[in-house]
Amino acid sequence: MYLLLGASGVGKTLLVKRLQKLCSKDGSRDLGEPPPTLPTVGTNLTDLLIQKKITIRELGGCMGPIWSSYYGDCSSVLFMIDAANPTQISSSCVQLLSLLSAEQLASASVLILFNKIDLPCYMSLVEMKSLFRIQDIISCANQPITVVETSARDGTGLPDVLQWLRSTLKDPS
Ligand SMILES: Nc1nc2c(ncn2[C@@H]2O[C@H](COP(=O)(O)OP(=O)(O)OP(=O)(O)O)[C@@H](O)[C@H]2O)c(=O)[nH]1
Ligand SMILES: [Mg+2]
Repeated sequence: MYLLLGASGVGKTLLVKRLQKLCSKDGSRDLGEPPPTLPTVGTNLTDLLIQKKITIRELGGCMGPIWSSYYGDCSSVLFMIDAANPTQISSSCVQLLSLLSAEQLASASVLILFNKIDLPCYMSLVEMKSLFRIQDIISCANQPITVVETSARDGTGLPDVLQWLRSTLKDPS
């Protein structure tokens, strides 16, 4: 089971809808207009066929306080950040550090997604990442961490996400 976490509105539901489309049989590269999403209240399960069937469980941002109750059956974590919203940096950082230090996720593979890179932001991605201290986080964490930049809206970076999902299948952690 893969867990998809991140603050409300960062784009988790849109990401899984996009990945589902890319993995479907008619998986055309042309994603088209983004389908509408509603805030996820509770959890949202999506199956994807990537060599074999995998299940991604999105936990709504509003479920933050009880995310940890889902850590038990999770082998890999996707943590999404809104790269166009600097006001969420500190809260997202706390959430990320808390999940990285969770005993149950000690051997999980982790993918950090900086999403919404299609949007203009007065802060550059480099500045965002340095405020996040992403390099320090990666070097201090026990888990293997991969960072990708995505736009669930226009599809940038989504092949990298699929590639990471595939790589986790080879590594039986
Ligand atoms: N411009 C832009 N908008 C995006 C992107 N990804 C998501 N959005 C928009 O952001 C809004 C929130 O997206 P959701 O996917 O519902 O967010 P979520 O993370 O699932 O939120 P919760 O379920 O409340 O935790 C929607 O209007 C999306 O269309 C992106 O990469 N770029
Ligand atoms: Mg959602």
